[in-house]
Amino acid sequence: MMILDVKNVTQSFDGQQIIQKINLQVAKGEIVSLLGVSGSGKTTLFNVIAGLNQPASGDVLLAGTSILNQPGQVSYMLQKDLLMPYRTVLDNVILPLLITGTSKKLARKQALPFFEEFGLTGYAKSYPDELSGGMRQRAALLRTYLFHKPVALLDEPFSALDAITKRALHRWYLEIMGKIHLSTLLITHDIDEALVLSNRIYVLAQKPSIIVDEINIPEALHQQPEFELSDEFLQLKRRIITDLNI
Ligand SMILES: Nc1ncnc2c1ncn2[C@@H]1O[C@H](COP(=O)(O)OP(=O)(O)OP(=O)(O)O)[C@@H](O)[C@H]1O
Repeated sequence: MMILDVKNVTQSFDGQQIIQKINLQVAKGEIVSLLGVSGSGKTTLFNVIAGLNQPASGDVLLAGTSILNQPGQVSYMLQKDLLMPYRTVLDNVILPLLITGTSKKLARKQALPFFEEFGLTGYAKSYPDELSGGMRQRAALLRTYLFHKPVALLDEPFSALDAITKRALHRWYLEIMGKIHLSTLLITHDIDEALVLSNRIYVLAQKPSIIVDEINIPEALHQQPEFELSDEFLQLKRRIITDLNI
């Protein structure tokens, strides 16, 4: 079943088309990447899906119902973690629960058991500036998860991290997704990241941007030890580089 269905979405700014007739789907529990160069309109599309902007044309369906112009139907994690510096990590991650009317006491009680899974044990009472970059992103992901929406939009969640932290976080992310099965649409301009994390990749290119390719990555490839060093990985990478014409 397709939980998210983006149908023929076109968006223009000042008479200039940015994205054209975008069609994409996310199935339940699937991790799908939207891969494109900077300025290709990825964030523009996310803002339409999140209900923050009205598209020039097209529709966005969540479990079969239109969510156009309806913020709050999907959870959205911005590129910058936007943790509030004056709130503890625990009080940052419970924000989605407070918004929906849960009491602070109950929200804290509900959120705490996730700290271990999200690699944040012992940091509930710390402040965001006491955390490493990777931990801050894990905290931001936990907060996104606690929105308990059927789909999460992640806008370049790992792009600000150094290569080694990023790699560790990719491993952690795959592990936790294996447990929480969050249906995810992830924006990235990192080809390796898209290949490592996704069940499926949509490649966005040309001007205005259209989807030029859709790539399925069979589970068996992800299971393969050292997938990132395999011939299959390089073949897929070559295909994407050709798609992007870079
Ligand atoms: N509200 C707006 N008004 C006018 N132009 C806009 C607006 N929002 C985005 N644009 C333009 O749309 C184009 C696509 O921007 P967008 O941020 O969606 O790209 P992106 O693929 O997310 O880029 P990046 O990877 O750098 O974040 C850019 O040329 C940008 O200047």
